Amino acid sequence: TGLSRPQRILKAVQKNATKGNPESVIAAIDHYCRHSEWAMNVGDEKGLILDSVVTEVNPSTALELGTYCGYSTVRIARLLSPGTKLITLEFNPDYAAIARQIIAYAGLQDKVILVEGPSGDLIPKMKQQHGIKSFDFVFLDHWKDRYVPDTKLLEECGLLRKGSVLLADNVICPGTPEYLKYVRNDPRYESRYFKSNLEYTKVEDGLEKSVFLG
Ligand SMILES: Cc1cc(C(=O)N2CCN(C)CC2)sc1-c1cc(O)c2nc[nH]c(=O)c2c1
Ligand SMILES: [Mg+2]
Repeated sequence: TGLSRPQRILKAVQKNATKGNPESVIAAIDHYCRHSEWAMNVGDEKGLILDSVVTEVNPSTALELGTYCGYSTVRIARLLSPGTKLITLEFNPDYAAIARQIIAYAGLQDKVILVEGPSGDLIPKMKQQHGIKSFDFVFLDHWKDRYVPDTKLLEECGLLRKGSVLLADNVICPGTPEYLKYVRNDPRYESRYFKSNLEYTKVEDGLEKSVFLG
């Protein structure tokens, strides 16, 4: 039945972006998803907020939950200092296969470790598999019902330290009410909401930035 949506996004990148140029890969995906077909990338508007938080944190270790086609992976990895790695977890193998190609097209494969599998199983392996002591930055963008359990798992595995920054997508649309309650009511977190719009639409959505106080 023809190409999948992620395959069509990859084709748009190969057609319209310049190899090794992350900005052109980001622009090609945004143009395609705004003018041809919507897709669940964090997008250009929320992407600017993501960029500003990543730049502010300047993480030595970063984790992304939910890769999809690798759009936010490219946004984050292009801003990392040399020698810094972004670990991104993706449950869906078809998404992971497209993401690998888009990340490579942007020339960022040496800064990204893409791991396929359920986040709940992979998070407890981070220390032993990737020599991670703790994460300076975590981008939550996978499945709304996993935001709270995976945050608790990161705490329990000792993967958060004083000052670790969690940034969560889609806290309004599709919405993560349980997660907002969790980080806003727990005194160990200092939370702030960045109001924006659902990617490529006028529907409200936003990002919640939560600093772990330890
Ligand atoms: C799949 C989907 C549909 C949405 C919506 O309201 N729609 C109405 C408006 N039309 C245009 C699009 C569709 S929002 C959304 C979505 C958006 C993300 O950023 C996501 N990020 C991570 N994981 C997700 O499952 C995820 C889902
Ligand atoms: Mg999202």
